[in-house]
Amino acid sequence: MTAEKRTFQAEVSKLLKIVANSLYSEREVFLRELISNASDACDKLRYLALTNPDLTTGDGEFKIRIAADKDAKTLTLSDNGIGMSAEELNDNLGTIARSGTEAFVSELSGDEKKDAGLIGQFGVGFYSAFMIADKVEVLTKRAGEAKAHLWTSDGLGEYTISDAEKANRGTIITMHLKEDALEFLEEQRLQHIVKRYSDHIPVPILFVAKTDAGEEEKALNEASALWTRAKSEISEEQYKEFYHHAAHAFDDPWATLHWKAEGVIEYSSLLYVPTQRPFDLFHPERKNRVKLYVKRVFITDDCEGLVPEYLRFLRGVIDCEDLPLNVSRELLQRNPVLQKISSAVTKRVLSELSKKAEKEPEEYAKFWDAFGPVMKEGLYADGTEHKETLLSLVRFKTTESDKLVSLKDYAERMKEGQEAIYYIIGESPEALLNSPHLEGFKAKGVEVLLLTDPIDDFWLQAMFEGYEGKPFKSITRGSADLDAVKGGADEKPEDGKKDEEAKQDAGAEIAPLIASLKLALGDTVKDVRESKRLTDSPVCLIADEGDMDINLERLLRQHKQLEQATPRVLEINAKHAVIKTLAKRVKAGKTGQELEDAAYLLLDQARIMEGEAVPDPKAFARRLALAMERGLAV
Ligand SMILES: Nc1ncnc2c1ncn2[C@@H]1O[C@H](COP(=O)(O)OP(=O)(O)OP(=O)(O)O)[C@@H](O)[C@H]1O
Repeated sequence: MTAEKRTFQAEVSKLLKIVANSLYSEREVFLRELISNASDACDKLRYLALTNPDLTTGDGEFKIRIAADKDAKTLTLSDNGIGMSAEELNDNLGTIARSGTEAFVSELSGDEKKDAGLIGQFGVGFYSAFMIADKVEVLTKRAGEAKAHLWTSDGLGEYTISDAEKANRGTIITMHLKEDALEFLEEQRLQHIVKRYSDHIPVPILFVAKTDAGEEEKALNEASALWTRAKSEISEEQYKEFYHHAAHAFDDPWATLHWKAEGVIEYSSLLYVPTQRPFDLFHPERKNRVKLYVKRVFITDDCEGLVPEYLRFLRGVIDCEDLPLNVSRELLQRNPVLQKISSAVTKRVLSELSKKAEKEPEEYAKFWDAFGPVMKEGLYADGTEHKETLLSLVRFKTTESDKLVSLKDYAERMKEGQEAIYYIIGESPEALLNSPHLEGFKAKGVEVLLLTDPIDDFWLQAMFEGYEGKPFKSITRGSADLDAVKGGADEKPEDGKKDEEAKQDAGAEIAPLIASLKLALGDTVKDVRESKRLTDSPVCLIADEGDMDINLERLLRQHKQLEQATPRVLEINAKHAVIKTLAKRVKAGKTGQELEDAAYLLLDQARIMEGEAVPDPKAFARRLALAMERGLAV
């Protein structure tokens, strides 16, 4: 292969521009990034050598070396890890293959300061070398291959890859330092950075000093796996840095869970709950990213079933003692020990979350904002094993509280005679709070859960057994019987009549109107009924008892999963002035075109209140204009 010039993927070029210019104050993190990659490369080879020991023959001790050449103004970082083939070089150091990158780059605003903050959260890995270098060379030879390759770039849009000579496997990264970055040639400075960010790396990191007698290697880190050390020996800073390394993340952990299980199954676990929701959390290909180790050997960070999908935000390490080392990853995944570990880890994580929820509700609310929608997937998917705990962890916005509410809080506040846990699902809490469906509930002081995650429609349908015997009930579907609920501003019947009698009178008043509306609207609605949930609005639409709930239907239609809309039930408020007037007109026999226009206007009004489009805007405008003309006539 002669030297081949190539251009960076557009996203990389964009990132490089920001990297080169704006991460000034934090640029020492380039070393952490490169050491992290070198340590991953050693991990990968250690795993492959389990089944193919030839790959490490003659050089079984993994290490990372750092050398500084003050004359040449170069800093060199080398490892004897897995190395890269020419193809891998091209794929890895010219593009960003990580899922979520596109979403991330599309969020960049072009404002350098803001973007620098975002990059801080995202991490740019290898490319951070260009913060301190104006030219970077990567000389690499993949373990087991004969040829070596050299990647060179000045980070300005292009790179070249050519054949090269290298005696042993692994990767050497040479950085030609920018004039203002020469501080990174000082041993003290490098030592400080390694101690700060990379002390926990289980591979020895050595500083190579030139002496008269030749070279001398000095260890810069402790080189034992952090999760194997006692909790008391680990500082908060070290935990944090290990999170940054293991998760390739830049936020701080929201929670750190470190424990060792002994007994039937032995494993160590160092898991983190991030503070920030990763960009790709809802990416369909996003998998669990907890790293599986067996007896300190890294196996995979893509082990299906190691933690359930609804905990896929967890990062960190699980290291097992009781799994076989030299079987394929696929066989490992099916090992019953792994399933037991998964179940134990899930239980532990949920229990830690419960403790936090109890003791630090405000902190827990932040967690819930970031990861609540994912946790709800558990209610939908997790059989029955952890359902009860999961239900106790769910938090809600409601009509009665500014703070997030648990089901326990809700149940304690239920009104006398209230039989169900009421909820409404829609786009945003603000829109939901304006919904006419809530009127009767507000009047009675009955709390309603306001749900806005796409998953809500699904998990609630799987909640047949309800919460502590109380069923969940959508207030936009089926009848709303609030009569049994005590309290609130119930209207007192006039002239001393009993409740029941007064209702019968009102029913008799509007029965002819209901019949006329049904006739006028025909198949456009499933039914027209008197409402028990409206107090202020004249009308609203609901889904009939056995039909799909309104929000779910809207969602499915948006995603083209459903073509035909199911006709809804139009509920009318017998106490509203418009309805009363219409009822009088019908009684007086006035049921012509004007009534039909009024019927459609009411239906369209209900649709608008639902946030839906009016199917025939022209007809709507005409009817509205006519109604105004009549109403405004002098
Ligand atoms: N020293 C190395 N030895 C072998 N492969 C490496 C080395 N450094 C980088 N790579 C390869 O290049 C890829 C890209 O590295 P880069 O640091 O840009 O991203 P990353 O490590 O995948 O993710 P992050 O940006 O979160 O660090 C790595 O995934 C790895 O496959």
